[in-house]
Amino acid sequence: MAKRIEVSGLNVYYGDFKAVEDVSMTIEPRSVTAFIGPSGCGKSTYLRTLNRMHEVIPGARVEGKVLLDQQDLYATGIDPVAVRRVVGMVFQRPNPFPTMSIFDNVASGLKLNGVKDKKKLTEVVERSLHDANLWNEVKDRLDKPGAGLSGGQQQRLCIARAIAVEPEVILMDEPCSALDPISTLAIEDLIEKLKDKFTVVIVTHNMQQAARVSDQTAFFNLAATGKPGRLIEMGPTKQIFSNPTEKATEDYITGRFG
Ligand SMILES: Nc1ncnc2c1ncn2[C@@H]1O[C@H](COP(=O)(O)OP(=O)(O)OP(=O)(O)O)[C@@H](O)[C@H]1O
Repeated sequence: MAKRIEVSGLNVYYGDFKAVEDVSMTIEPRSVTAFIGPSGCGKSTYLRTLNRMHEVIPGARVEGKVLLDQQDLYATGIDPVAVRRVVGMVFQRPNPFPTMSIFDNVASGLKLNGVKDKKKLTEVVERSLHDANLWNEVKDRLDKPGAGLSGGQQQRLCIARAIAVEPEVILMDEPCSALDPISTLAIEDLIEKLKDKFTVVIVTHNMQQAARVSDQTAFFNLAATGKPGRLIEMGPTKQIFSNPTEKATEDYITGRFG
């Protein structure tokens, strides 16, 4: 489990509009990588290309390469659904299946994959809820709807659902932006734990969060509105926050713009 992602020369387009230009980077397994940068610089767009999720947007397309442990995710014959099983995603707003029970929310991916054995499902649901730091809060109400949980609990439920199918990589697009500070800290603790097993990539607007949870930070920027976003620099989080190479990075992290 946990794989290395190697991206080279990636451009992303929405129709004729080039949203992201010439990104190359390596994301190490069992680490947390944060993407930071001002609004509109293409962080979410780029993140979605790491599991081909952009393909659900009409007109969105990429050029370049994304390798997952040497396997080209865009090679002919690769099924995007299979890619998303290996590279899972957690979204900004918690999106549990609202009427489905807590148990079934976590089991949904396995059931889709054809697992019917109740004992196996119970095992995986319990383990995933433990790993998502949610077990103690829900163990007595697994048959109740997912929508009955707090926002922070719902987000941890979505993380449990994502890890139940044992992905290699977990992409998180601003996973705490809809949460209160206590729930945010719970998710941050969880992210720290997830990197024991998974490669984790998180988009965040919260500088402190990037500094707290990530090992590597990638700063994106765009020259002007309507221009494509670019990767400005990437490095160990401590270095990016204390001694960035580029002036634009320093200006952004010190709050001079963005
Ligand atoms: N579905 C879409 N169709 C067309 N253009 C899009 C679409 N989604 C994003 N864009 C454009 O692509 C560019 C990058 O957007 P994106 O959402 O990736 O930036 P971001 O850095 O994640 O921004 P934010 O921090 O505000 O979420 C923007 O110019 C945006 O308007």
